[in-house]
Amino acid sequence: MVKEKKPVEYINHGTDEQMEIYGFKKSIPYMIITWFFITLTLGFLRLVFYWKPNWMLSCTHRQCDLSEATSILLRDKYQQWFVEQVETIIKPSSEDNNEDADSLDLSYSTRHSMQRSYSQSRKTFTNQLPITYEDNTNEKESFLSDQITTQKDQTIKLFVNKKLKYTWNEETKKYERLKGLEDDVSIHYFPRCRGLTADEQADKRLIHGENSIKIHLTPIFVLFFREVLSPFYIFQVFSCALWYFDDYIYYASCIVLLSVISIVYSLYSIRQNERALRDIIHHSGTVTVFRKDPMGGQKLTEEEIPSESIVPGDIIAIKNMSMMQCDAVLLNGNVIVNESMLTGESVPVTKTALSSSRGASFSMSQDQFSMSKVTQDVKLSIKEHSRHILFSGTQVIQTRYYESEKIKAVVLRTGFNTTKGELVRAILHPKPVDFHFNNDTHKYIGALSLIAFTGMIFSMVLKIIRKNPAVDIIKRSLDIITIAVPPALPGALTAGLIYAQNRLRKQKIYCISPRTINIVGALNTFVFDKTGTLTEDGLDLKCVLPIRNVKSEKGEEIYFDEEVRDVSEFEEKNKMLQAMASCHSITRIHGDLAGDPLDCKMFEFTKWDLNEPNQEETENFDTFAPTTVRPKSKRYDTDDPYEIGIIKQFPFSSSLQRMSVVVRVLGNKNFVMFSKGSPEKIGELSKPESLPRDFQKMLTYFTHEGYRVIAVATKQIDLSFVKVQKMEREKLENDLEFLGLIIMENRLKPETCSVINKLKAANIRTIMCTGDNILTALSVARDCDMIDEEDRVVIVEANSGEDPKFSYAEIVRQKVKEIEFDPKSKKLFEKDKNSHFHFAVGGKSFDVIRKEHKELFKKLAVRGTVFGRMSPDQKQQLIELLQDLG
Ligand SMILES: Nc1ncnc2c1ncn2[C@@H]1O[C@H](COP(=O)(O)OP(=O)(O)OP(=O)(O)O)[C@@H](O)[C@H]1O
Repeated sequence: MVKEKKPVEYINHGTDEQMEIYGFKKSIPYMIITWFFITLTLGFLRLVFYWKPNWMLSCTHRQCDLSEATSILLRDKYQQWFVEQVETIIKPSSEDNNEDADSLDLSYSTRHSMQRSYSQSRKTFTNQLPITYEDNTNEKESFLSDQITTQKDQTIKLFVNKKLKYTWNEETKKYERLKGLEDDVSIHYFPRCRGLTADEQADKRLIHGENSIKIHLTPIFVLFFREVLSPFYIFQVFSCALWYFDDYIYYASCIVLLSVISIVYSLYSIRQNERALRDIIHHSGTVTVFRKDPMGGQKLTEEEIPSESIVPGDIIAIKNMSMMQCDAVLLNGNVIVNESMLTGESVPVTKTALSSSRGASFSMSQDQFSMSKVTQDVKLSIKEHSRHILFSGTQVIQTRYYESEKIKAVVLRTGFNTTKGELVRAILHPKPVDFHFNNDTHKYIGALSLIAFTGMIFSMVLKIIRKNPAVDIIKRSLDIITIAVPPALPGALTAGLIYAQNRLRKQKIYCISPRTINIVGALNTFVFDKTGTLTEDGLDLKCVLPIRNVKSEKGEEIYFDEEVRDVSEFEEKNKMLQAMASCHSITRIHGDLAGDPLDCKMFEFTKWDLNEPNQEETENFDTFAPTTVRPKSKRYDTDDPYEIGIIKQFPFSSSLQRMSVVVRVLGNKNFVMFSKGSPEKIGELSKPESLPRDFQKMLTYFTHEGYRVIAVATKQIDLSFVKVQKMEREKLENDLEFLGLIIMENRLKPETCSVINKLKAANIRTIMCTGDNILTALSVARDCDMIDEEDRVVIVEANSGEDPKFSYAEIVRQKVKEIEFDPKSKKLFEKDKNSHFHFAVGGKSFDVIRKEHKELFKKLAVRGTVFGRMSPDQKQQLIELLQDLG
């Protein structure tokens, strides 16, 4: 019905939410004809249009250019159609803003219209703002291209789909998603941002709307009609009417009763779900915004406003123990947040300031990584800069600031554009996971209808031949349809859902999309990560393996020393002990230690004390007062104090597999860096001559036994304080001196084995995809019965440009019998389809196979059970592959 003469246009091109977009405008003749037919069919055609709104649009409107469209038709990749109305907003002129180029207002307008205003505003802009980065025209160009100035009266055309707004871009002649400051904005923008005036804020609110994630309860009568107008119920009404007409009263009444109960119950559960979701999600309060001086002065004024009023570009104050109401980029200080609402991880996360024009005094609390990028034109990326972004819905549990300055953040995104908004949108508009199921249902109903129709014709012909009365012929023939297609089906399905939902509720599992329960039976694979999911989070520390020098004929050689079970016996100058006491991101929340469970266990093992500067102490320092650690026995006030100040932290990152700190021992001049992380990564970053000769042997031994192994290394840093602050992470974390290994226990959670066995009994495949060592993962997989005792494990190794290698995990140097790889065709043949073997693969090989051995990659997804040393991106790639393969 849609004329596809022109090439298809898209919104959200290249993303998961890509949709085809078509423009339509009203056509009076089409409308008259359509309504004529609707009247002719006694409204039945309107009912069909209710089910198929895209048909209605095509029958009453004419397809036109998007620029003149009054209605928009969208089709997503699941072939779902959406019809949206175009709204027009008149934005009043704002002469003041035209003058003030550094309003840095990023909103609905386009990069091109930004460029237009750039030439007028460049002079004013460069005069007013101090430029601290290199005087590079391109850089400024791109920085300035991220601004717009408001022009005269503006007509803004937009439509809303799935809670997101799309605005018309006059320059590109396209509808584009309305974003906050997250799109194509240079990170230079944030430290210089000076907030908005009340007028600018009101202007922006016109387009961005309220900053709230509100879920309105659908009126009961709307819910009722939505339910009753579903094809199933309409068919039921038809069947019951026929039965009543046919004096088939009892059965018809039973079906009516059943349907009423099922409708009432489903309305009740929908309403309950909506209410629960609304109560969980909705939060509001007041926030302090820092307003820019409309006269161009440097002083910011504070104002308390409702959180609903903030817009992207506002500067807000971050308060202790508050709930974030928007996504915002941190400008100064440190903030510890609980992100469990978004990530499910209850480990407190430290957020640091993105960057500052004041350079080093701020950089104290920054990730060097982002600091290094200040000198280049780096665009803000939510993923890459997430350490500097406070997300909506997360709880601020502690703020640390310097020089009594309030903690400020620039509002990045508001309302449904925030990460929390995305989550809520995913709940409200879930991906049609039951796509295939629905298709099959339609096929099934189609087949039944065909049988019914054939039966009807057959019965009609028979009755005509037998010369039965006309009323009888009609009644009996239609009756055939109600026999072939069971009208009680929706009732039966709802009854099944009610039962299933109640059972789930008893297990504290709440279902937001009850229809999904129908297809849950079709789940065939479960992918687990290991730490904190299959195994306990707070692992016990088994021992520490320091290194020692051994004199041999070849001179001094390094080997691992004996296992040490109590590191507190070491003297405080011992580097291994110092590393364990300082290389972590632990903080104190209400007096208790909080942080990564691994870090906490390691720190507790040292029996040292952690001291964080309180507010007064911080205010006393011109610069930052560091967190310090000291042996419990050696207080600061004793004659022989011993204390280590943590000057800088490079937080742990799963993809880097390590974290580092730069510290200074009280009274020492030099800085020392301690790094800890996966042995593979730390081994790679350490000087080869500092690695013990038995490094690989011991690593294999402990991982094989199922232990979690963390390596520790150090480096002397002969740089000044300021240089240390400015140095990039990558430049510091190299040429390390290896110190030793920390061996931690990997204990299965009590419920792990029974869950895995239940899944296996239900014929559901289980996979482990972890960031930990592949041998540790294999050992845990065997312990939890994911891999049966008699099953063989084939480890797949692949290096770029070479054929993959296959070897048994436990039987060294035996040729793998189960499979054969043909190097010519690059195909893998399974010799015995019934043999129970599992593939295990590490992150590096996974990457090579994904890029170079497509065929094997698919086989990995089918036969792979253990995926070790996987980065977060690789974990996602595996899930996507499994989903693609169905
Ligand atoms: N706090 C930490 N400090 C330093 N290194 C760590 C820390 N936590 C984990 N590591 C190392 O980095 C590796 C990768 O960590 P990541 O969090 O990706 O996965 P994981 O915790 O081992 O397992 P899973 O993916 O099953 O949760 C770990 O195996 C460990 O060697």
